[in-house]
Amino acid sequence: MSVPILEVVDLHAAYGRIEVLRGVDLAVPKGAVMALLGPNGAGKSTLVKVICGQKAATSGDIHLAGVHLKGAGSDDLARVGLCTIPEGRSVFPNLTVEENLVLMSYAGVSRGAILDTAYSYFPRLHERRNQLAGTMSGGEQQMLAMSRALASDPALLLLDELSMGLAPLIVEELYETVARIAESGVSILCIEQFARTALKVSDYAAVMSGGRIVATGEPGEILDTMADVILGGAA
Ligand SMILES: Nc1ncnc2c1ncn2[C@@H]1O[C@H](COP(=O)(O)OP(=O)(O)OP(=O)(O)O)[C@@H](O)[C@H]1O
Repeated sequence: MSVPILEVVDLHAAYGRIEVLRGVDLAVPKGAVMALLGPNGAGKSTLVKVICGQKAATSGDIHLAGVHLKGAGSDDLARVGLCTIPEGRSVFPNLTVEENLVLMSYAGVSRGAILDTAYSYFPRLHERRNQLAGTMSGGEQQMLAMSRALASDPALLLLDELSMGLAPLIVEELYETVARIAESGVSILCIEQFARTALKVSDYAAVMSGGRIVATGEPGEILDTMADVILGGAA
């Protein structure tokens, strides 16, 4: 593996007295797509929340491009290039597609550059640029959420259940775009219940179970050795 963009070391976190992250060690190589897989309740979403500063860790360390992140505020995280699309997406339903996008120009990137990037990855957003975001399909809203995230020119994109509530065909299409985004140099960590779909576009996979990373490796290797753990639900 090349130099990690994200490094998580012996991370612990709890809800009340129940420890949910029990010593997570994870390295996401720079420029790679890594799938984070594992059964329900393994702690995947909690790990993302701690990385994004939405939940405090009890102990351990997180580094992004060598910068210590633990306890950093959302502005600090954006400055070092961490961007997340939370489970459930995040678009303004009463604004049009284009208004949702240009709102991101506060991040210092020009309005034109934001629109060019969004429409080149997702031509459908261009066709629907004047439509209210709340009236678009789930897949189109996910495209918009991804475009909004790309507007901040992230070093690492965290995707939590991109496929939530979407039909398999649109999920395939979104993951093809994830692969193209990665080719542009953005590192990506994606949590996904459709393990096979995520593995198709991933360079590496990590498997989480019981609050720990129990395996990491290349997709084929993980499918061969961890199928019972990662294909327990949807495939
Ligand atoms: N706000 C909360 N309060 C108490 N317990 C929680 C809370 N959020 C999550 N948990 C518990 O923490 C454990 C890990 O949950 P988490 O959502 O991180 O797992 P996950 O691997 O993302 O699962 P899923 O794939 O089902 O989303 C579970 O046992 C869950 O019930």
